[in-house]
Amino acid sequence: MENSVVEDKPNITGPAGYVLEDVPHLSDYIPDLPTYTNPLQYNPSYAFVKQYFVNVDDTVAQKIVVHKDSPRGTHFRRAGPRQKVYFKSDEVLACIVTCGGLCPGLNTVIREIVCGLHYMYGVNKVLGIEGGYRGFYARNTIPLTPKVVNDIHKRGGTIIGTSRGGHDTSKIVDSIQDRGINLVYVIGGDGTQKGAAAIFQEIRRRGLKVSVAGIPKTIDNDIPVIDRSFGFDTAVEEAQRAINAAHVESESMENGIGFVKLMGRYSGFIAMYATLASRDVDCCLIPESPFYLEGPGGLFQYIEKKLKENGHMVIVIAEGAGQELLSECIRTMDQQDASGNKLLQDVGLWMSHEIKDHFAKLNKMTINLKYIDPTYMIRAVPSNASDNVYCTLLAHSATHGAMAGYTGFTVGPVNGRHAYIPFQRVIERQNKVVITDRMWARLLSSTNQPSFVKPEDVLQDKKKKEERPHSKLLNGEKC
Ligand SMILES: Nc1ncnc2c1ncn2[C@@H]1O[C@H](COP(=O)(O)OP(=O)(O)O)[C@@H](O)[C@H]1O
Ligand SMILES: O=P(O)(O)OC[C@H]1O[C@](O)(COP(=O)(O)O)[C@@H](O)[C@@H]1O
Ligand SMILES: [Mg+2]
Repeated sequence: MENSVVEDKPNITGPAGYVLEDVPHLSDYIPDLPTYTNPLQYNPSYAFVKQYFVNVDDTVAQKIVVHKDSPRGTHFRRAGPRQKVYFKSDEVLACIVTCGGLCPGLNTVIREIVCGLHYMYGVNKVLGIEGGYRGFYARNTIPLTPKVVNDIHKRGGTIIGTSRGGHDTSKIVDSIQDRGINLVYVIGGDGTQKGAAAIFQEIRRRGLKVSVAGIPKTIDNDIPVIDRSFGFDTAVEEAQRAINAAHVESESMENGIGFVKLMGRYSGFIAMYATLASRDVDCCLIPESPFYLEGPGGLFQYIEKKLKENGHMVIVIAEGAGQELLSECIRTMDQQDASGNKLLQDVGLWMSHEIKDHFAKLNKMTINLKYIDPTYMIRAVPSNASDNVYCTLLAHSATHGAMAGYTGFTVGPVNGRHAYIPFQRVIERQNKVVITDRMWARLLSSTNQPSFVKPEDVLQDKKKKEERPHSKLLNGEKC
């Protein structure tokens, strides 16, 4: 499966360095499409909202910290309802598919797409594609109505099922074409959005009047551009329970260590935010910040110091952290899951043994380590109140965009305003914790953990800094 990072629509430029990274529209490749008045105009709930419809020229700035002479920079099309729509309500057959790992809020997004289409646009035909991408060609569909989805936001998981792998672009588009589907909602992470981009390109190649809208899902918060992904807030909140348990356990024993593993394959956002929120954590280990165990400045030395000072400590580790240390010790084959993601070794279990072995060998300190792995418990819960509202906005923004004829886009908040973002912008890289940013510095100052930077690295970094011109603004990217 190749990454498609080909631009789907050329950028639009304006004065003072204004750039609009626009999303494709059905009218780009199908001429003379009829338009219709947006039925929201006659909807009693929405009819009286002042300026309810979004001006087609509204855009959202990616960079909001600027100097007086900065270029205006990158913008995305603002999400929201348009005056004109490109589908008649009774002509729409929508489908929803969820792919990749579970994430709190999946059911809320499904519910709000179904209800949004029904109550705002009078669309009554929505199909759930069962079991992820392969469900398009290998499974039956599930009819979704407001009644069917009414209570699903109170449940974890996804009522239509999910899977990894199984993305076969032409079989999927054949199925879309054969069934007469014209709105496709794809809910999933970076892999899913790559798949959605491929589906969009094939649909456009075949000249079909089908809108493809992506809703970014990732508990790891590793999708770039958007402020945060849904379910992340819930995950951080849920992680507090595990950290509390680790704290209680460690406090109650002499030289107690509470060791908690959290999700985060390539990025440590859950671990970082859970640590910052809890204030009970003495050390947070993430994939972006390499660390070492032995010797001065290493983890073992820090543990010993903490236990001597406080008699107990709590360590949080993201599952992707320290994988290189682990593979130095255990000969592992490079394994992948069905989607091509790297299969990780259980770093939490391995580290627990390493810590125990180290102190057993030292023979001068008996430790009591409790390892807690709450990863799937965190992922399987229903979304919290704030994520529920967020999921509603995502679902509605995607629905407005697709009804207005936009396609090949992902929806999400950029600096607090919902926007339509081209697929290639969210799939070209992964969002990671930047350890030279202030947020990681806040974490280091809250835990007092070592930075695990070796003196030779500091020297090298200093040299690089001297070569770099200072006081330059970053390109508006979130961290
Ligand atoms: N490069 C790709 N091109 C097309 N489809 C992909 C690609 N990467 C992943 N997919 C598909 O997207 C789905 C979800 O991907 P996965 O990586 O498991 O989860 P996530 O979307 O949450 O990152 C899978 O069905 C997988 O086959
Ligand atoms: O056991 P599974 O389903 O492969 O899930 C494990 C992975 O799923 C994740 O939650 C991320 O999943 P996605 O890439 O699907 O968002 C990772 O944190 C974790 O490594
Ligand atoms: Mg992923």
